Amino acid sequence: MKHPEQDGPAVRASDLSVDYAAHGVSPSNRALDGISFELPVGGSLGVIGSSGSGKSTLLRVLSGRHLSGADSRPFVSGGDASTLGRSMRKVGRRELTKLTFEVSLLEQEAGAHLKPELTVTELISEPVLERDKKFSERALGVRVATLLDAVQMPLSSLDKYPYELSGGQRQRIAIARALVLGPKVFIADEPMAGIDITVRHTVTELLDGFRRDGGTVIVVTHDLAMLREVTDDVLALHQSRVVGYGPIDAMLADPPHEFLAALAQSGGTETQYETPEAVGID
Ligand SMILES: Nc1ncnc2c1ncn2[C@@H]1O[C@H](COP(=O)(O)OP(=O)(O)OP(=O)(O)O)[C@@H](O)[C@H]1O
Repeated sequence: MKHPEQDGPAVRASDLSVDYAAHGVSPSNRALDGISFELPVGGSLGVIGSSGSGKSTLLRVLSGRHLSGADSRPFVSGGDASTLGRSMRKVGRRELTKLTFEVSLLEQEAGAHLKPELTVTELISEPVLERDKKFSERALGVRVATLLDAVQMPLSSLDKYPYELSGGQRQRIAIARALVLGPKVFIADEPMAGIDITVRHTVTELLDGFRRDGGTVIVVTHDLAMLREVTDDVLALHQSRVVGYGPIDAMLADPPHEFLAALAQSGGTETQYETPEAVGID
């Protein structure tokens, strides 16, 4: 699963600082300040932190998405980060395209942002057809059905539209879509958001299988159970800086920062339930 040019860790940040440029009346803003960590191929890193601590910005930079997309993009202002051996400071256009296939980003509330005019089949197939219009219909059908099964959605949901699904079901479709290209690195912002306690094991099992196949995972989550189940190390951010790095239980047993002490006391966030307006699929 290694990139041919890559021999080191799957993801590395070395004294990484990231800023947002001044925009209109808004002054420039440092979102990440001196972040360092290493994540080996096949490893899993959790990222936690209070609101505005820089979690989403970190995911954007590590996935290379800061180099494309809308305005108001963050930029690397100090140090560097590399994913699959490519520097996030100076990756070229062609390499960036490859990277977007190899590094999948599940954005915050991805399930809520599915295109409403596409069916479940179309939503999961779209990234494959965007990459290769001539991809075998039969092979794609098998891939979509396999992923649907992996997120415990019945085949009867293939022709449904997002509005016919519950919030948690939409989130599971977003996860299936994020994995359809067979990425090497899966980066996810609150993947469990809205997912019912009775099906959350499908997500953890999917991530376990992904890692067994050599995939590398980075996940932002407030969910302590998920951190325990799927991560090796956790990076704790506070006000743009790292305030803790290591296995979650070791950090909570002896919190190196008041943010972590508060998390240890609260026991993490509560488990969420899929919305009650679920349209009888589970
Ligand atoms: N588009 C943007 N333009 C300017 N500043 C931004 C932009 N997006 C985020 N920031 C700033 O960067 C810092 C980090 O924000 P970020 O969204 O990465 O934090 P977060 O930890 O993901 O927060 P949350 O948990 O609320 O999603 C904050 O100070 C935020 O205001």
